[in-house]
Amino acid sequence: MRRRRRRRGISASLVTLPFASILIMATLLLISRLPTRHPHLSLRQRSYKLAQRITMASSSSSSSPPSDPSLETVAPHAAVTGERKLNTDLQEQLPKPYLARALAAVDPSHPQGTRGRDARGMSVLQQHAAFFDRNGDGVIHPWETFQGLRAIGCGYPVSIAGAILINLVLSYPTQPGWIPSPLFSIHIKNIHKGKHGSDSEAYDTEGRFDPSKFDAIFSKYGRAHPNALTKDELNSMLKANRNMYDFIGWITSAGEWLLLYSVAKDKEGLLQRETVRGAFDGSLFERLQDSKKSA
Ligand code: HEM
Ligand SMILES: [Ca+2]
Repeated sequence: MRRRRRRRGISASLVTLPFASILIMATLLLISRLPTRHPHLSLRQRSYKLAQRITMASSSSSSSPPSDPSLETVAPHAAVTGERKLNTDLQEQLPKPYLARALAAVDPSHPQGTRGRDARGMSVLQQHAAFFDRNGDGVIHPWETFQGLRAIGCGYPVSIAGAILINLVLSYPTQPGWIPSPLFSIHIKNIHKGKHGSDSEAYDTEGRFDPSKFDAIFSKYGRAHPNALTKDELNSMLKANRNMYDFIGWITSAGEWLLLYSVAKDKEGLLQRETVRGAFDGSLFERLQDSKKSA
């Protein structure tokens, strides 16, 4: 009796085993044959891509909440997360939006950064500052800051005050050693050491450009227009970005953004996304200088 049952068990497993292995092999074959834009990827990478696509599809519609709560960007008990929105589809508009770019200020309309721009090996933050290095020696003296501010359309009072304040604040942190510069020079090589708090965080600590932080400026504060800030929206961003007791950061950020607004707002009083992107990589300064020259 027992022997017969054992024999039946063996014959059952003899039938199911090949069937199960055929099923596993067929599944693996199916996954490996799935249409993919990445034929060079291994089976494991393709399965990951498939899983990623499924996750993306479930979270792609910004109007409906994601089915996976771990992808939620709004916490019901944190009203501020509902007021300041994030773009949940950025990865579909720009490749690798989480990757801070060293050389180019990228966004969905400029996935390669400013067209025709030669970064000359400089970080995006170095490019921003380099416009003011009028003789190209890697160091910005106060009179160069003054000339740069004049070139982008600032009047005498703003250019004099700007040159004094910018060089006063940024000179010491960017010096190559501990001895202060008697001429208040700013060293572009070390400009990342001039970063302050209470900012947009679109420059990372090393002076790269973080596309997701840049996008958040407009998704959070561009209420009236998706790709521009009104003066009120700019002010609410400055207030919202304030870190606790970071008075230097508050003042510096306000100075940077209000100066940008005053020199580059459009006819409707809006600060356009493209203007801000140009300020980050410094291409805006060149454009302003050229238009001022031709005028
Ligand atoms: C010598 C001239 C300048 C130097 C050395 C300089 C340097 C810097 C540095 C180090 C930062 C990084 C701040 C941070 O992320 O913590 C920065 C950001 C910025 N700068 Fe300048 N800057 C100069 C001129 C200007 C001018 C003329 C404008 C406006 C017209 C401007 C507008 C901005 C803006 C909007 C930011 C972004 C701040 C943020 O992310 O919230 N800068 N600049
Ligand atoms: Ca110089």
